[in-house]
Amino acid sequence: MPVTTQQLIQFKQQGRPIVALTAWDYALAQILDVAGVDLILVGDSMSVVLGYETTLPITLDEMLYHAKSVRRGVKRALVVVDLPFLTYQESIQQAMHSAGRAIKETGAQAVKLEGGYPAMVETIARLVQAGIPVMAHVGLTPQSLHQIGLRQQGKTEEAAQRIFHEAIALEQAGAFSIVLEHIPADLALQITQKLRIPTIGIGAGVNCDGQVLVTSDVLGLLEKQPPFAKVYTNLRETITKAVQDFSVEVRERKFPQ
Ligand SMILES: Nc1nc(=O)c2c([nH]1)NC[C@@H]1CN(c3ccc(C(=O)N[C@@H](CCC(=O)O)C(=O)O)cc3)CN21
Ligand SMILES: CC(C)C(=O)C(=O)O
Ligand SMILES: [Mg+2]
Repeated sequence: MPVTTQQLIQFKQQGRPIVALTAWDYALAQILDVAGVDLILVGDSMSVVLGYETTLPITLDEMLYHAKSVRRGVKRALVVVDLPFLTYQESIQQAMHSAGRAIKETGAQAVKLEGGYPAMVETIARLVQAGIPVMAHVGLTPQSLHQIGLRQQGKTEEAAQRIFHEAIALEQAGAFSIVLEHIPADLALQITQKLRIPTIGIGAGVNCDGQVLVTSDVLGLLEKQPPFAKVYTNLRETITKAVQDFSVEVRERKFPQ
């Protein structure tokens, strides 16, 4: 049975933590889905496996190309597509067009966009009215890199209050879930207790309703990770070893045999 946005809200009510990871192609998405991940995000963080230094350059067409590939690999998980930088901030019309393409062209069930009150509240309300489930994202919003850097957000009492009220406004706008990125754990807990919709944390402590990480960090595919990531396996080493073994066997004419 495919996971629905309603079911994620039920998971919160049942106290069952939500498992989320990112994916960028068919093979990876299929592995995550069969492993039982509840939500697969086609994150604009795939920028890093495409060799971009930030999430700013990736285009909607690039995101949709990868999202289609991910969608073909998924039977159970809810698939959410990140809307990339400047494909939704310009106007509600632009957001509707971009989110509509994400849903119509990829088969994903929902979109995610960054930002809070007041900029994204009306946008989210309009997308939801049009039948598009929206995941919100506050705290560290990497598309605002040149304004806020990559530092933890919500550290002062005033900043914490602002993020708290943004989260409430985004729930009222109709978001089905909200990502809390790189904020203090006690602030994430307060938001999680206040909201009916599930909070999905990344660098936001253990008390969110679920957790998400960037899968290239979990798998150790790249050389560096954010401070809040955990490297569960080092695929860089595993792949290097396999490639070296293959190279030796080719050069010694031991493969094929
Ligand atoms: N591989 C990867 N994983 C991610 O989680 C991720 C990305 N890429 N790219 C998009 C954003 C950027 N992220 C990041 C990246 C670095 C830091 C980091 O190093 N933060 C430091 C401060 C760095 C600074 O001030 O410049 C910290 O201590 O908080 C945090 C979040 C999270 N997201
Ligand atoms: C880290 C998650 C929340 C994200 O936005 C991404 O992977 O792009
Ligand atoms: Mg993102």
